[in-house]
Amino acid sequence: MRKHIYVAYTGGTIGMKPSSSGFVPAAGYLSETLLNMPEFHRKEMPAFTIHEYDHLIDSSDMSPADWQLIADDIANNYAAYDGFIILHGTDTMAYTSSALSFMLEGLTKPVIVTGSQIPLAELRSDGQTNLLNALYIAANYPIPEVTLFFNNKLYRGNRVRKVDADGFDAFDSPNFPALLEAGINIEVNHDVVSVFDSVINSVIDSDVGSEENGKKDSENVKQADANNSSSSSNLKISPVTPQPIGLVSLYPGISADVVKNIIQQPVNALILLSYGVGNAPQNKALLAQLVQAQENGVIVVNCTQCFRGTVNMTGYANGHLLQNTGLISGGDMTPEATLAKLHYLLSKPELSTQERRKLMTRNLRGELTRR
Ligand SMILES: NC(=O)C[C@H](N)C(=O)O
Repeated sequence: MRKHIYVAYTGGTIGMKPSSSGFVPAAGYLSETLLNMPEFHRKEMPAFTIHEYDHLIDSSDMSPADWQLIADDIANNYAAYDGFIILHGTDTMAYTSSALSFMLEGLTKPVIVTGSQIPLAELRSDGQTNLLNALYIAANYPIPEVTLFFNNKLYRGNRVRKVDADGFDAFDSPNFPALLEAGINIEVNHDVVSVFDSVINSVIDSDVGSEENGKKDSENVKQADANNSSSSSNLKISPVTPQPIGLVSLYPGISADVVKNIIQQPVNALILLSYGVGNAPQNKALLAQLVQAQENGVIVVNCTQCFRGTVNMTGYANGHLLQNTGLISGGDMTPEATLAKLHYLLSKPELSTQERRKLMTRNLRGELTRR
């Protein structure tokens, strides 16, 4: 039977129109453009239904309320469609794909986020290839997790970063291989396509505080795989609410006062973008601020400001000093995934700070493979 894919258009360049102040999203424009593109209606293509959101936005206007809107929209239409495509602006696409990966638990159908750098209706648009391939892949190579398709590659949604402001190869997944490449042949990377659904529930219910975390995580993944082989829907949505999270990138000469100001109430978490494998200056006042923040209940996560690689605070004396403040290693998580994961965990009122800290170091959705 012909598959039927649900396409949610949230805004972003792909459906934008030129205006006197630059490109803007325009209601009805994307659907109208697609109607006049015969390749989307060929018999090899799946059927699709487009739902344009009432308020189309440039993705720089995205907020956690919009992540929630998208997650709820998927949940409300989950039973009726074979897969989901979220058309989204590229600027904050990596944040949304990360957030959705945590919010949607127990996926058995693909959710692909995509968009373009040039509007679909313009000459030389990359929107046509991105959307056409995303539809085709959702129907024929359904990988049941939140992914991002761009420039012929399908990535895990919580491993991506926008890496080019104006090139077509706008996304990369620095610490995890692409799940699929669409060349002359469509090649699925079976070695890395695995499913992490349902893991979080088991982790939260039974695993916080356990010393046998590694073993239990792998049991949970096996359980998730078993769940996944059945077509029954186990989809659960975890709501997220906006969270005051500080994000600071270290730079030579940064003063303790800068950090102090960033961690003032009501900030409940801080992502520290440190140097290299997780190093910071031996600045006593700065380190004391980090200790103080954590005593005040702020969750501090150390991510590297390098594009690629893993935080390892045992490599250098300077990293050790940072580790001694009690902060958490972000391992190989991207800052986008770290921010989304913090939103997800901080939005669960049943968790204590200690449990949230612990879960930050666990691989919940394939977002963290080296720590
Ligand atoms: N290429 C794009 O989609 C950029 C646009 N500003 C957006 O993120 O909505």
